[in-house]
Parts: sequence; structure tokens; C-alpha cells
Amino acid sequence: MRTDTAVRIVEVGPRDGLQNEKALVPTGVKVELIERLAAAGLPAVEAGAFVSPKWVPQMADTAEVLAAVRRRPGTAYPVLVPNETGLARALDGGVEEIAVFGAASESFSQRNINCSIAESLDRFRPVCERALAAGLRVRGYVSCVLGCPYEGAVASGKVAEVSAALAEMGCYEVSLGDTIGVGTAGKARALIRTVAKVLPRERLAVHFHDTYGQALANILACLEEGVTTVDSSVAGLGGCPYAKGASGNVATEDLLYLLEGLGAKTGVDFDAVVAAGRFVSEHLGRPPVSKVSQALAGKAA
Ligand SMILES: CC(C)(COP(=O)([O-])OP(=O)([O-])OC[C@H]1O[C@@H](n2cnc3c(N)ncnc32)[C@H](O)[C@@H]1OP(=O)([O-])[O-])[C@@H](O)C(=O)NCCC(=O)NCCSC(=O)C[C@@](C)(O)CC(=O)[O-]
Repeated sequence: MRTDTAVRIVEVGPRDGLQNEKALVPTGVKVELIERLAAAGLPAVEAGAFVSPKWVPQMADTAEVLAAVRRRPGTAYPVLVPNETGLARALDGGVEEIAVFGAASESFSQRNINCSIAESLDRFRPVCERALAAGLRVRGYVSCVLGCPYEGAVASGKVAEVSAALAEMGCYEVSLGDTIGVGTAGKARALIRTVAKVLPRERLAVHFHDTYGQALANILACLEEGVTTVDSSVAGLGGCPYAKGASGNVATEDLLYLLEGLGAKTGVDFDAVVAAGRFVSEHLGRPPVSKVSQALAGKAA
């Protein structure tokens, strides 16, 4: 990786981070969090999910959140959409970018979106077609790329197959999700090489949960492989409601610290992200999971 490489960070805290919180987070807190993250210069801030409120109650107020957020020109505010109902809600909410989300594991697909992988792709195809026709940008996710909570090991070939299918539907980028954070750097590197045979590295993003403490090492391996888009979650918020024990994504603060050390360009104000992490953590009543944020708090004490 060249030292002046530009790395795009997709902030997923307000969606992936908060979706797993048991107590409902007030809409106003979500709005302020999103506005703070966008003001910090993050180019994309995932703002919510138009999924079934019965499945993920925390995301039930996504329409209200979107209506209240003062959107900054140049910032993307993608939302998750699993089906046509979700797309209709996204269009009503004036959304400009959606993300469809599939998996490389059959069991996870069933538990997460109640259908097989093939059915999910059949479901996403018309969603993508309509979204693109309406002028929206569409991102794709593939979950369980380095392991599944129900099936264990997942074949990289399956990840490549699902990624290629999403790209063919018009996803401008596919984010590879290590949903349960079991990956290690060697496996992450090998995965990128396999998927890059069907989709160029410029169209790949990586999305590492930090359950086993490997997220930063995996990200570094993927950056060295030529990936330049990384998902992260402020304060290390999160988990997945359909992956028991999964912890949050790599913390945005920790990712920024790594990238600044490497000399990579992100355009993001580190201090503003640390402050946003503290803001949301105060509302959740616990300290940020971010090691960097903890170290800075310790130094200041
Ligand atoms: C996909 C479904 C909807 C299928 O759920 P289903 O029950 O099979 O859906 P259905 O079509 O049979 O509909 C059942 C009911 O849900 C309603 N419904 C149906 N769709 C919607 C919608 N879009 N918005 C609002 N309501 C909806 C529908 O109207 C109906 O209402 P009822 O008649 O019973 O009152 C459900 O399984 C679901 O919502 N799943 C989402 C689960 C989820 O959000 N998981 C977390 C996000 S993925 C993730 O975190 C991983 C990721 C992306 O971060 C990457 C990584 O780390 O791996």
C-alpha cells in the first residue's frame, strides 16, 4: 500500500452499531450521531434500515431519522433494504443510496432474511432494477465471508459467486462482511485474492467485526491487497441480531489511528469522531469499545 493512498471509510455505527441495542435509542440521539459523523467528514454514514420492525425493532424509526437529519451535500446516507417493501419505504424517505444484503452461508441467510441465498438474489434483482431506474446508488453486502455462526467454515468460492451476482445486478460495490469476526489476516488476504478474480478490488469493501480482536490486522492485510474502502463503527458499537455473541465492527477511531499512522488520506477529522463516539456512548451508559478512545480518556484523566 502506498503511503498517500486515499481510503474511503463507510461509517456503519448508526445502523450496524445500534441495531443490536436492546433498549430503544431515542430518534433524536440517532439524528445527532449521524449529523456529528457526517460533519466529521465521513463520506458515507449508514443511517438505518428499512427492514421489518418485528425483526429489528431498533430500526423501526428509520423514516423519522431520515426526515430529521440535515443532509450534507457530498455525504451518502445509505440504508439497508431487504425487499420491495423496504425499497418503497426508502423511496418515500427520499433516500439516494440503498444497500441490499445477502450471505455466503445458507443458514445465516435463512435466519437473517428468512430465505435461501438463491431466493435472496431473486428478491434483490427487481429491487436493484427499480432502485437504479429511480436514480439510486446500490451497494451490496455479503455476510459470513470468513465463517458462519451456524455452519462454521465458508468457501471463498461461494463468497465470490454471491459477490459477482450482486455486482451483476448493479451494486457499485460489494462489502465483504466477517459477521462473527473469526477471520485472520492470512485468510482475509486469500479471500480478497479469490473474490478479486470476479470483481476488481476497487469495487470491494471490507467489513470486519472485532469479536476475536483481529479486525485491524485483517484490514491491514486487505489494504495491502489493494482494497481501499473499509466499513467501521464509531465507538466499536454493534453486533448482529442474528449472530449470537458477535461483537461490534472495528471502531472508526481505531481504524483512523491505523490509517493516520500509515499516512493514508481519509479526509476525516479524528477528534470529531472521538467526540461522536463519546456522545453516543454516554447515551448508552457505557464507555466506547474503541481502544484509542479509551487510551485518550486515560491520558486526559
Ligand atoms: C427480510 C424480512 C422482511 C423477511 O421477513 P418475512 O417475515 O419473511 O417477510 P414477509 O414478506 O413474509 O412479511 C412479513 C411481515 O413483515 C412486513 N415486512 C416485510 N418487509 C418489510 C420491510 N422491508 N419493512 C417493513 N415491514 C416489512 C410485511 O409487511 C409483513 O407484515 P404483516 O403483514 O405481518 O404485518 C425480515 O427477515 C427482515 O426484516 N430481516 C432483516 C434482518 C436484519 O435487519 N438483520 C440485520 C442486518 S444484516 C447485518 O447486520 C449484516 C451486515 C450487513 O452488517 C454485514 C455483516 O456484518 O455481515
